[in-house]
Amino acid sequence: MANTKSSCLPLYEKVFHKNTYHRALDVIILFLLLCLLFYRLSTLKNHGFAWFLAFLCETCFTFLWVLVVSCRWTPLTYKTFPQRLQERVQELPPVDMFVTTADVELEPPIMTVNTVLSLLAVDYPAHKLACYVSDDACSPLIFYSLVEASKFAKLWVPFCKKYNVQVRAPFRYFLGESAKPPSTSSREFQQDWKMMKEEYEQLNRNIEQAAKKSFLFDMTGEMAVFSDTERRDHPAIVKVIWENKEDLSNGLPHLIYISREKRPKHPHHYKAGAMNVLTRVSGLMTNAPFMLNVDCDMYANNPEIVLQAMCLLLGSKEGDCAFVQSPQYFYDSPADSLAILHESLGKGIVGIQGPFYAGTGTFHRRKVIYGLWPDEIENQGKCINSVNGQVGGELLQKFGNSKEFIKSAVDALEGKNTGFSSNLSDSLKAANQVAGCGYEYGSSWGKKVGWLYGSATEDILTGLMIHAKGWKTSYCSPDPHAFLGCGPSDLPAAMRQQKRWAMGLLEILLSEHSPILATLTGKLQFRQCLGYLWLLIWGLRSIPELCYVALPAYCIITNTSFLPKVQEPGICIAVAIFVIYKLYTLSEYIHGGFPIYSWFVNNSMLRIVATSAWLFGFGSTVLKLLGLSETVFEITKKVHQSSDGGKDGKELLFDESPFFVPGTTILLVHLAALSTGLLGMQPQGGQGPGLGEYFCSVYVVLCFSPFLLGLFRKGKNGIPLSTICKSAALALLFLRSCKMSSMN
Ligand SMILES: O=c1ccn([C@@H]2O[C@H](COP(=O)(O)OP(=O)(O)O[C@H]3O[C@H](CO)[C@@H](O)[C@H](O)[C@H]3O)[C@@H](O)[C@H]2O)c(=O)[nH]1
Ligand SMILES: [Mn+2]
Repeated sequence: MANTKSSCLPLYEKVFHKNTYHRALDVIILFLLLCLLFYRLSTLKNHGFAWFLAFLCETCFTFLWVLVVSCRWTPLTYKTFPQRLQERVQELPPVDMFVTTADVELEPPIMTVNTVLSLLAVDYPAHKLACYVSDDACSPLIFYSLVEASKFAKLWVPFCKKYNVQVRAPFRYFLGESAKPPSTSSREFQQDWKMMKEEYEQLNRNIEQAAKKSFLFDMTGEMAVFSDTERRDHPAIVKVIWENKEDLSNGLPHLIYISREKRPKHPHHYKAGAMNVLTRVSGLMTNAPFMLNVDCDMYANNPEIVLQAMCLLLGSKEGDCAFVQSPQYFYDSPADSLAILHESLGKGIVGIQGPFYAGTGTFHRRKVIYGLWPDEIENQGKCINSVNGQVGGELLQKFGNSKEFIKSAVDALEGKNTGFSSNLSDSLKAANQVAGCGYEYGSSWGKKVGWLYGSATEDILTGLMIHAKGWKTSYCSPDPHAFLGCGPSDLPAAMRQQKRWAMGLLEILLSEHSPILATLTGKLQFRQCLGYLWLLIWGLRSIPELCYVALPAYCIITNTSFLPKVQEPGICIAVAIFVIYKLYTLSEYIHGGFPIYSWFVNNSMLRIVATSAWLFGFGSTVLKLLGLSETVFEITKKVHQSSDGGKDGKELLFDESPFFVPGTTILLVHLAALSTGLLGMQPQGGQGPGLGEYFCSVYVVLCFSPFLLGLFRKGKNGIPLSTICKSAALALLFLRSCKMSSMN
C-alpha cells in the first residue's frame, strides 16, 4: 500500500454548496403539490373519473418530487490537490485499467484503440499501470488493432508527455483547432506534430484495411489462436501485447488482451461477466489495489485523472471510500441535460452516501469488489488468516477453484502490495483458467463477489450492494472533464438504451437487492435509498406519465374536465405549479449557460422517452417476471466521429421499431381531440372541458412536435407508414373507448 507521509495538507477538500434558493423553491413546489392533492380530494365527489385519475397521477408526481427534494437537499463536491500527492505519498500505488468492447460493428475498433491510447498516456508512472482490454467479440481485428496501437503508442505517449498534450485520444487531438499545429510553436514541435499525425493516419488506414478483409486474416503466428473461433463459441484467449519489462516509469504501461471463453450453453452475463474476468486475470498478473473501469468509447480526457482519483482514494480513510466516480459526459451530444442533472441531482447524491456507480469512469478499490465490508478494513487479515498458505474451503467457494487466484485475492484483501510480477507471461496458464466459462460455477462471483449478475444495469446493482454494506463513495469532477464518451448514434438507439435501463433498474427494485430491503436490513442510508428509488422507478413512471398525457384529450372528447375551471380557486394552484416549475427548470438552463431552446427540447424529450422507451422497459420487466423473456444487454450503436462536421448517421429520428408507436398515437389522439373540440362535436351534457384542458392538449402537441413533423417528412426523418397505421388503429381504439365511457 502506498505510504502516506504525515503532512498536514489534505489531498482533497469537501465543498458544501449553499443552496437556500433551490431549497426554498423545492419546498414551495412541494407545498403547492400537496395543496393540489388536498383540493382534489376535497372536491372528489363533485367530479368524475378524469378528476380521480388526475389525483392518482399527481400523487405519483408528488412522491417523485419528494424524492427529488431529498436528493438535492445537501449538494457536495470535492476539490482535489494532485500537486500535493508528491509530498504526501512516497510511492504511488499501481492501478489496473479495464476497457470492455463487445462488437466490432457497433463499436468500431478505432474507438477502442483511442480509448486505450488515452489511458496508456495518462500522467502517472507507467510502471504502475496496466491496461486490460476485454473483447467479447473474440475478434482478430480488435487484437490486430491493439497490436498496431501499441506500436503507435511508443511514439504517441512520449509525444504527449513531452509537449504536455491535453487531449490524449488522437482522434480528438487531431480534430478542429488542433488540425494544424499552432504557428507560434517551435519548429521541433511542428515537425513532431506532423510526424504524429501521419503515423496516426497510417494506423487508421491499417485498421480500416484490416477491417475490410477481416475474415481473411492470416491465421498463423500470433493470430493462430483465432482460427476456428466463433463469437459465442471459443476458448479463452489471453495475450500480453506489450509488457513494460524493465519497469520504466517513463515507458509504456502493460497492455493485455483478453477474450473470455464462451460456449453456447453457458450464460456469459454480458458486461458484468466481462468485468469479473478482467478482475481475475488482472489479479493474477498485476493485482493492483485500484481498478479503473471504462467503456470502449470513453477516452480519458483529463491526463491528470488518475492522480485526481488518487487524491480521493489515498486522502481519505480506507473505510470511507469504496470507489471514485466521475460523471459521464459526451463529446458528440450537447452537454445541457446531463450537466444539469449532474449539477442538481448528481451533486445532491454525492452529499448523501456518495455517487451511484455509473458503469464507466470509475476507480474501484479491489478489496471492495472482492466483497469486503467497511468494518473489516481494520482487521483485514482476520477474515482470511485461517488460510496460512493453505487454501480453505471457504475461499474456494468464494473465489473459485484457482489456487493462484486465491493467493492473489488474499494478498489484495490483506493490503499486501506484492508488486508487479516480474514476468506477466508466467501467469498465462492460470489466467486462461480463470477466464474459462465454467470457472464461476459454485463460487460467489456475480452473487457476492465482483460485478453482480441479474440486471441489465449491472453498474447500479453492483454500486447499490456496495452502498448497502455501508460504504461511502466519492466523486471526481475535474476541469476539463475526466472522461468523454459517445452517446447513442440516433434516436432509435437512444430509445433502446433507455428501455434497457428502465428494465434493468426496475428489475433491481423488484429483486432481493431492492434498496428498500437494503435500508431495512442493511446499511443503506435512508436518503440514499430515496435516491436509488428515484432512479429505479423510471419504468413505473411511464404509467402516470402516459395517463396524464392522455387526460386532456380524454376530457375534450368526452366533454368532461380534469382541471379546475378558470373561475374556481383551485386553478391558481395548478397554474402556479406549472409556471414556477417551468421557470425553475428554465433558470437552471440559463444559469448553466445553455440556450433556451435546449430547455424546451430536453423537456419534450423527457416526455417522449418516459411514455415510450420507459413504457417498453416496464412491459419487458413484467414479461420477465412472468418468465416469458430474459435479460438481454443490447449494445448501444456508436458512431466514430473522425471529422468535425462528420455527424453521419446521427440524425436518424424514426425507424420501424415499436418505440415510436406510443408517441405517434398520443399525437394523433390529441389532434383528434382538438379538432373535436374546435368543431364542437362533443357529446351533450357533462361539465365540459375548460381553457385548462385545451391549453394542456396544445402543450402535449408541442412536446410531441418531432412526431408532428415526422408525419409529414419522408425518408429517415419521417415516421414509417407501418408505424402510422398501427398508431392510427390505437388512436381509433382510444376514441372509441372514450365514446363508450361518455355514453355510460
Ligand atoms: O456483452 C457485453 C455487452 C456490453 N459490453 C460492454 O459494456 C459497455 C457498455 O455498453 P454500451 O452498449 O455502451 O451501453 P451503454 O448503455 O452506453 O452503457 C451504460 O449503461 C450500462 C448499463 O447500465 C453500463 O454498463 C455502462 O457502463 C454505461 O455507460 C461497452 O464497453 C461494451 O463493450 C461487454 O463488454 N459485453
Ligand atoms: Mn456506451
